[in-house]
Amino acid sequence: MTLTDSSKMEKNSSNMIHLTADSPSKPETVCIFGTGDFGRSLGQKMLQCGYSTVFGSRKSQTSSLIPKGIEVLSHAEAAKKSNIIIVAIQREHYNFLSELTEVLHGKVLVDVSNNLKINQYPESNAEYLAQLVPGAKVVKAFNTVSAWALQSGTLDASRQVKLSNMNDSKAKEMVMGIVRTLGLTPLDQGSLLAAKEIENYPLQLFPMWKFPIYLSLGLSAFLFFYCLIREVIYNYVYENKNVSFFIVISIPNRICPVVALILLALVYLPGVIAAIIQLHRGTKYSRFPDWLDKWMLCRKQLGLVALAYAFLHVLYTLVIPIRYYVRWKLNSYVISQVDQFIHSTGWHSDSYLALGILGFFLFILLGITSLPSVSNNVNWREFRFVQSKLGYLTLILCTAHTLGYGGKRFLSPSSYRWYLPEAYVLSLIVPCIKYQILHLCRGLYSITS
Ligand SMILES: NC(=O)C1=CN([C@@H]2O[C@H](COP(=O)(O)OP(=O)(O)OC[C@H]3O[C@@H](n4cnc5c(N)ncnc54)[C@H](OP(=O)(O)O)[C@@H]3O)[C@@H](O)[C@H]2O)C=CC1
Ligand SMILES: [Cu+2]
Repeated sequence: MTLTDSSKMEKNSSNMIHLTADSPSKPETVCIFGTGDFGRSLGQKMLQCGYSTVFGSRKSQTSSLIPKGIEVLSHAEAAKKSNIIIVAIQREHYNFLSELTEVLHGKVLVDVSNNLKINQYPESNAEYLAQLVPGAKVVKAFNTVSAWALQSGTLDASRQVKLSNMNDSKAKEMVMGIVRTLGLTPLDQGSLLAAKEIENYPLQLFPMWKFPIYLSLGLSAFLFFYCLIREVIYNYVYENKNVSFFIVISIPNRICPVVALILLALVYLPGVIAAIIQLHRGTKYSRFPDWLDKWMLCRKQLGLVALAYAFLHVLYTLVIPIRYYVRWKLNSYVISQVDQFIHSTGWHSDSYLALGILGFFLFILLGITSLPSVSNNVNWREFRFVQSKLGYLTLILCTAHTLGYGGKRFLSPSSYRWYLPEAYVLSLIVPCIKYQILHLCRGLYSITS
């Protein structure tokens, strides 16, 4: 365990002691409106964590599903028993709450609702609730936790509870106290205006991964057909050779490194474009165009997809020695000429492999340092150093590795290995331009200041 880990734990445990010793925010009774899936799961959890809980429901009789020890009352009666009311009802059924305005006056209303679609309503559900019951203090919370996670106790992936509230910090504190006591982590998102974003959050499906994944799939498809035409179909038509089995390993092993390099170059390209824009505008205090903003925001995902492709390339390469085609080719080569060891070829093959190994190692390092648990333990300067300086080095090493591989047959006209030079060129040019621009910027700043 590192020093920071232990000091964090100390901090956490002192927090816990503080909470249990004099938890001022822990109310006597919590009221939950709605005895549906979520209401029941939350009620059960509250009960386990020592809260006395009452349900407000349309029906007065208790069903067997209601956790034992929780009373079911009418909405108005239940609301009178508590200062905090959690509304576990769909937004469509909120209307009846306007009749309870008097009972709910001054109380904290927690809106947990989610929608079926992103931006389904013009205003957020929490804002709608605040309009319906003007006297209540509405807090948005718990919508990011699922009923299933509450019941099964597997809250690891969804431990964070995003909160927002009008501007009543006391109400927010009360809800945050409950969140903590349930063993969850409250995450204050600010005013109720943030509620819409919090409601959209559980509906999103990997928003930052869409572009990198579509792009990599598109590139892979394009390169696949490119290689298919150049290697399989060309050989079949002009040389009457059938090498269709290339589709299984040879072609994927060409696609993977090229896509990995292009994606890695695309991680660093927006930085170059941003620098050009800043130079052109003469200031760094203006907003970037939207497309550039979005591109910058998904750099980490682009890098990780690139890493996955590099991994695949490594795996495909590892099986080369056991392939029948390669063994056959090697044997026939040995038979065709009693070979003398060519020193330069030895150097060439070893050095491009070594460059690939080093590049891949740094690539993994980049991937690891981008994980939140690791990046939280380095400061901003260290993070920049790894992601930027080592990133460029990775790009250069991997490019040199690919160039070394292609360069072997560069001069032979029948070569099919030297293909898609743009990919290599792009990945080489990017670091160079950036380097030039940085120097230019430093020069300009030193002149103007
Ligand atoms: N299920 C989940 O995992 C999660 C759910 N949520 C949110 O929690 C809320 C409840 O979800 P869930 O429990 O799954 O839904 P359910 O359909 O299981 O339960 C909804 C409850 O609302 C009450 N209700 C229904 N119609 C009316 C009405 N016309 N007037 C008054 N009360 C009504 C009922 O309670 P009664 O019969 O007691 O009156 C009913 O049990 C939703 O807003 C949902 O978005 C948020 C996060 C996760
Ligand atoms: Cu390689």
